[in-house]
This record gives sequence, structure tokens and C-alpha cells, in this order.
Amino acid sequence: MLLRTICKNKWSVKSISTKNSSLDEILTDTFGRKHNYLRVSLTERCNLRCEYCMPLKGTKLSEQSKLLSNNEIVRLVSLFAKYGVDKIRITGGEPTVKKDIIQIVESLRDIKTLKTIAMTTNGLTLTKYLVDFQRAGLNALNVSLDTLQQNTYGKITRRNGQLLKRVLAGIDLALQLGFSPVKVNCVLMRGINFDELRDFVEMTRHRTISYRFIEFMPFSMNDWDEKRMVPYKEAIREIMKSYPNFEPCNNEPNSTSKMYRVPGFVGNIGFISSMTEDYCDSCNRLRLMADGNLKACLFQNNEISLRDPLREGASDEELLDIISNAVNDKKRKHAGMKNLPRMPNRPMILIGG
Ligand SMILES: Nc1nc2c(ncn2[C@@H]2O[C@H](COP(=O)(O)OP(=O)(O)OP(=O)(O)O)[C@@H](O)[C@H]2O)c(=O)[nH]1
Ligand SMILES: C[S@@+](CC[C@H](N)C(=O)[O-])C[C@H]1O[C@@H](n2cnc3c(N)ncnc32)[C@H](O)[C@@H]1O
Ligand code: SF4
Ligand code: SF4
Repeated sequence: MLLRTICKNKWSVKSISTKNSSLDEILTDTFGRKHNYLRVSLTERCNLRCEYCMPLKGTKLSEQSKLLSNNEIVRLVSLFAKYGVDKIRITGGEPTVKKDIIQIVESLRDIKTLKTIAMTTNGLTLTKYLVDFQRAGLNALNVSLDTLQQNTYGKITRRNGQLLKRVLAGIDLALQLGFSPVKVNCVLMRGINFDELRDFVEMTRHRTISYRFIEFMPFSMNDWDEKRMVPYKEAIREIMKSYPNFEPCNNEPNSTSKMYRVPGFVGNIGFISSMTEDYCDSCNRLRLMADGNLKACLFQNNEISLRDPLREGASDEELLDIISNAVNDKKRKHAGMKNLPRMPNRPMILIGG
């Protein structure tokens, strides 16, 4: 039964058994990269419709019964944690629209080997729920905010621009509650928000924010256009026109971002250069999506269901075999900027970043 599930998923199954593998080996790929960071998408739904993420015409969502239940999520995360994952990032869609999210965070907190329970959110509900999230065990927070202008916020998110105020209030609350730093993600796009660079940098003068600029990436039906993408080196040159002392600073290990700062500012600035200078060599991430598929690389289209074997009664060891195969199938790098737009992938909203 288990084998049937695997074949249906078109995954190449080598019959390596995890029985004799050491704890470290199972989540280590053929290039020696250890995967200690699991991104877990809790939902495919969202209260925004960001143009670079959600296809204009929407996207087909999975039936409720095809989504992982809370117990299934916790069982899988516990298994990953047993084999070396110590950082979980809750994402979506928008994770905060998920019913029971607080109970999920609490269950993750009970997995004692997890050091980081992080969330990436659009920030709309933080003023309402962040205190509860923190109490439940959330200890790292990334908020996505692409503009400081109401009109532009409305255009990018295809929603009411006034919602911007709620996100800004959420970021301030996160700072007050001691999240440090609060990482703010911003997809930088020519003709949309590139002219706000100076304002974004100013946000880091008195706030312990890491404002991180992400190069616009191609996903299914997101109208990616190389001309709209701002290469990170161009963003640095632009910032240096106003802040000539802008300088590199220390990166966290396995970080997606190259960190910089303006001397004297308490926050800092990061560049997530997925398109023009990948950081695949230090990749430590796997992705569990809301429908229970495991994706070893953001840009690799092969996925394997963990939900189906789980529901068919697979043992931990059988699940580990599947996970280990997925990790071993991970490519060294993504396919490069020229090829990525032509490659099939999910819309980003169904992956979770
Ligand atoms: N190419 C690539 N981009 C990634 C990967 N992980 C995150 N990103 C990009 O970085 C953006 C921000 O991701 P976040 O959800 O804030 O997570 P993170 O960058 O891992 O955050 P930290 O754990 O705080 O460093 C995502 O939307 C992606 O655009 C990855 O593994 N590969
Ligand atoms: C898919 S969202 C899910 C979490 C949450 N809804 C949020 O917006 O933070 C995760 C991250 O993916 C980023 N993202 C989405 N589409 C992208 C694209 N085409 N290129 C680069 N980053 C993208 C968003 O900016 C966000 O920071
Ligand atoms: S980036 Fe986040 S907030 Fe925006 S549409 Fe995608 S999932 Fe929703
Ligand atoms: S593109 Fe794939 S291999 Fe490269 S950093 Fe992202 S997830 Fe890792």
C-alpha cells in the first residue's frame, strides 16, 4: 500500500532504508547539507491577494479533507524534530487565518527540541493575536510589507489600502513585545515600490527591524517580468546614493539574506538575492505544504505526499524512508534565472515562501 502511494506521486524511490542511518544522515542531502529548518504551510487561504503571489484569477484550493489536520501536522513535525529539525516556520497562505493556530503553536512548543518557532505573516491580525501567539510559544516573527504608501498597498495586495495601518501597528506591537529583530520582507519591484527605498531604510533608524528586500521571483501565473525585478546590487547602489556609509554586517548562519546596515541605525537591511545570486550552497530548508506534500526545494517541482502514507498507517520508519528519498533527490542549486520562469511550479501562495 505504501509503495502504491509513492508511485502515484511519481517520486523515484530508491529502496534505501533509514534503519541503519544515523540521526544526522536522514536529513542530510547528497551535497552534505543538513536540513534543520522546516517551513510548514498551515493553510492555502489568505486575506490578501498580493499580485506577485496570488494569480489574478485566483487558484484552485484543496478540499478540506485533503489538508493536513492539526494532529497530522504535529506528528510530522515531531518526526522531523527527532531527526534534527530545530527550527519551524509557520507560513501559508496567511497562517493567521487558520482556525486553531494558537493550539498548533502550543503543540509545537511542547516538542522540546525545537529552538525556534517562527512565523511569516502579512501582519494584518497581529494587533489582535500576537500576545497570544507569543504566550503560546512563538519566538520569531517575519512580517511582509512591500510599501509604506496606502495607495500602493491597495494596488499590490488588491485590497483596501487603509489596511496598511494595521500592519504598521502590528510591527510596532511586535517590537514592544520584544521580538528582536522583527524581520520585514519586501518584494522590491521597479515601478511599484523601488522609489520607496529611502523610506524603508529610514524604518531601521530607530527600530530594531531587519528590512529585507526580496528579488521578485517567478511562480505559476504571477506575471513575472525580469524588467520589474530589482537585482540586489542595484538596490545597494541606490541606497548608497543617500547613505554612502552603508556597509555589510554579519549574516546569520544559513541565512537567506545578505545583511547590511547604516552605521548608527539600530536596525539593519537585508537582501534576499534568490534570482541573481543564489544561496543554495548553505540551504537548510525543507517545506511541508498544507496538503501534506513535502517539497525539498522551493524551485523543484517534484513533491511527495506524506499525508497519504500517514493516512494509510505508515510507521515512522516508513515515513522517514520517504523523507530521506526526498532529501536525497534535492538538486544542488535551482535552475537559474533564465530557466526558472519556464519551469512548472505551484503559485507561491500554495507553497508558503
Ligand atoms: N530561493 C529561496 N528563497 C527562499 C528560501 N526560503 C525563503 N526564501 C525567500 O525568502 C523570503 C522570506 O522568507 P521568510 O519566510 O521570511 O523566511 P526566512 O528568510 O527563512 O527567514 P529567517 O528564518 O528569519 O531567516 C521568502 O518569501 C522567499 O522569497 C529558500 O529556501 N530558497
Ligand atoms: C507566500 S507568503 C506566506 C506568508 C504570509 N502570507 C506573508 O505574506 O508573509 C511568504 C513570503 O513569500 C513572499 N513572496 C511571495 N511571492 C513572491 C515572489 N513572487 N517573489 C518573492 N517573494 C515572494 C512574500 O513576500 C512573503 O514574504
Ligand atoms: S504574499 Fe502572503 S499575504 Fe500576500 S497573497 Fe501571498 S500569502 Fe497572501
Ligand atoms: S532554491 Fe532550493 S536549494 Fe536553493 S536555497 Fe532555495 S530551497 Fe534551497
